[in-house]
Amino acid sequence: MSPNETLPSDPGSIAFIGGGNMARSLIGGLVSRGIAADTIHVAEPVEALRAALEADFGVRTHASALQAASEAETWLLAVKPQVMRGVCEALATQAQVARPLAISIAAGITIDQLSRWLGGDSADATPLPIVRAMPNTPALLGAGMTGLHANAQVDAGGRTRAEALLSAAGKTVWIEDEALMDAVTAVSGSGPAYVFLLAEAMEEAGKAEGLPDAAARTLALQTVLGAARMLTESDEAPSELRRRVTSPGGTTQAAVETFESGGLRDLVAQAVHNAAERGRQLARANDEDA
Ligand SMILES: NC(=O)C1=CN([C@@H]2O[C@H](COP(=O)(O)OP(=O)(O)OC[C@H]3O[C@@H](n4cnc5c(N)ncnc54)[C@H](OP(=O)(O)O)[C@@H]3O)[C@@H](O)[C@H]2O)C=CC1
Ligand SMILES: O=C(O)[C@@H]1CCC=N1
Repeated sequence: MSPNETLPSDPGSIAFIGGGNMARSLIGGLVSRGIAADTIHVAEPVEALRAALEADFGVRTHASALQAASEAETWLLAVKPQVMRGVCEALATQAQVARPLAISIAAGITIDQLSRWLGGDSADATPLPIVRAMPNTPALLGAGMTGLHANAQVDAGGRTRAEALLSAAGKTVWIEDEALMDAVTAVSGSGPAYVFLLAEAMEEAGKAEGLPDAAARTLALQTVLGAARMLTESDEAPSELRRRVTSPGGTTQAAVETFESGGLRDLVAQAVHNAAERGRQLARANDEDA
């Protein structure tokens, strides 16, 4: 969806549990698409973050997760993986009574873990409908990318609700094999940071060639913007767009050969693999029962 477009269906009342960076990006996307701010509740322990969310978006904020959760039919769990277990266990009784649609955006944490933690002490608690989602920070501009995976308890209405909520952030794709959510995290969840790193490196290299600081930054950033627009707005493959910049025997060829002989592709593959592996580690490290 492009910014300012309204959503195809109303996601209903939402409680964000955690009001940090990613929650802020998603809330910005929802509010800019006309979702009523008073249907969005946010639980966040940091008072300054609560005040900023209220001032910027008009959403309702709470210091208590339980209080926010009791106000909404969808819970969006947006805390760090390292604290997810404690947060879920504190909400378990309410979860079994209210039976919300629970959506987690935490890297690594699996649906099985969320289901056990939200199931409370009862080993035979009926599994909740749970969606695992992996958005990214361009959500703030409506230019995000989210991978979604649902458990069998999520019905068609739940899938529509989750998709409506996350499509406020940009594009969505359903991933049927949950094990692939760590790969989604490694490519698109963390991916904006890889592009920012390339932009930083281009800026620094420009300065090393003698460009003034401001010019080096503008040249690097506008080049990333222009290239990203060509990638998404033309029908050509990335390799063809690259070929059109690369005059035989010219300057681009000199640079691209340097990247290729330096092993850029292998380095990117290794970085993405390590990010996915870190997601799997986060799941294991935060679950002594796994
Ligand atoms: N940032 C990103 O680009 C992306 C992040 N994610 C996932 O989103 C989740 C959040 O990440 P991010 O927004 O970057 O992290 P942040 O630390 O910015 O946000 C998490 C917020 O949750 C708060 N919090 C801690 N405990 C509770 C609680 N019991 N109840 C309510 N709020 C609580 C934290 O407060 P305090 O600081 O005091 O602990 C913090 O403000 C992570 O699981 C991450 O894997 C997914 C995709 C992209
Ligand atoms: O770095 C992280 O762990 C989170 C998940 C994806 C992006 N940020």
